[in-house]
Amino acid sequence: MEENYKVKVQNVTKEYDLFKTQSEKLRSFFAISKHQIPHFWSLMGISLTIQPGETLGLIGVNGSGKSTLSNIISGIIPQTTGYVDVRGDTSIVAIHAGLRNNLTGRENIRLKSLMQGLTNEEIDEMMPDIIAFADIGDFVDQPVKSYSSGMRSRLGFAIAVHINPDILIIDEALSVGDDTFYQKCVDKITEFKQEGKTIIFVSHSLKQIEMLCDKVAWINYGELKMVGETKEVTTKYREFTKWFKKLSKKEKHDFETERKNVQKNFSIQNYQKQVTEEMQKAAPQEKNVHSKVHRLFYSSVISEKMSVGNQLLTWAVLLVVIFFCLVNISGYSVGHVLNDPSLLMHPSDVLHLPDVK
Ligand SMILES: Nc1ncnc2c1ncn2[C@@H]1O[C@H](COP(=O)(O)OP(=O)(O)OP(=O)(O)O)[C@@H](O)[C@H]1O
Repeated sequence: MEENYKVKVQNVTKEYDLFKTQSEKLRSFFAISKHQIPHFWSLMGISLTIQPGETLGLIGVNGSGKSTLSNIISGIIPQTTGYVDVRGDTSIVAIHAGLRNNLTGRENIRLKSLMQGLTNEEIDEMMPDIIAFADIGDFVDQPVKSYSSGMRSRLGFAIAVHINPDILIIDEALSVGDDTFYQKCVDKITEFKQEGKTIIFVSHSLKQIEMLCDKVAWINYGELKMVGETKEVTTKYREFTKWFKKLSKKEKHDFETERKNVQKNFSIQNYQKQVTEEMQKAAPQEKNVHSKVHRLFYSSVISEKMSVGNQLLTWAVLLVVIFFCLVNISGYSVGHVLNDPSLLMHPSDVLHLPDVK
């Protein structure tokens, strides 16, 4: 029987390369070995499912990976490994994502709606409602780069709720608006909940989380610390933040450094081995566990890095292009140069064409 879920993430990881300069980034693109580049694992194996009609809260301290996870679910960024299945359209409202800075508010509304599959007629019909909900006045015809963070959030939220997605993802977008707009958003979220929509709600405000969420996932420095009933998880999280606040400045710093080091030194090979062992232990009769885990880790992943084969192909194409450029500059024909490559070192003043008999 098919599992009934709206979102499923399994063993999801996300690795970032920590380049110091743009040239380092460019060099790494062609490099065969990437051992010298420092890495950071923003997510170290997250697994959770979200049921249809459920509102899941994501909590965790700054930099724990909440936005990374919500961006992966909404398809903005790919995971490094793991399985992600999202059944339905997503729409994300985040302070720093989703809006094009150089376009006006009105143009952003059209672009986002078109990307969501709406027709121009549908957008024309919806436009006044979105503008009224966002309540940003004449700014709607100004480029978004001139907006305050509150205005961006209002516009982002207005677009996201009006395009009527199956899954609404709200990443800290309520924290920057004023009280009136906040209430309007809460009403809209409540309406969405009543309609049975699925919502992912990222927030530092436990009050908001407790008011809106059925279930909460606590992400702690790239790991899923706990997932379950809202009250149970927020109580544990409060205990943690209370404990953390009591630490001295040095203890806080040491704690954070230790956690970040774990994220820097995370080994995907060891993690894969661990998952394989756990699966074997849970189902000893299961065959081909290694290849099952390998498929689980890599089959739905779009690689952001060039494979060795592609790198070799790129180099080959580059060398051929350079060769033809040099032949062109030398003034000899390809045939002449192939017969005597030293001609490339002695460019001719006149053009030498191949002998035509
Ligand atoms: N493009 C990137 N390159 C390198 N590291 C990144 C990148 N994006 C995020 N990170 C790192 O990944 C970690 C998780 O970031 P993320 O924004 O997901 O955390 P968060 O829980 O949403 O934080 P906050 O509560 O502050 O919004 C952080 O340590 C962050 O520095």
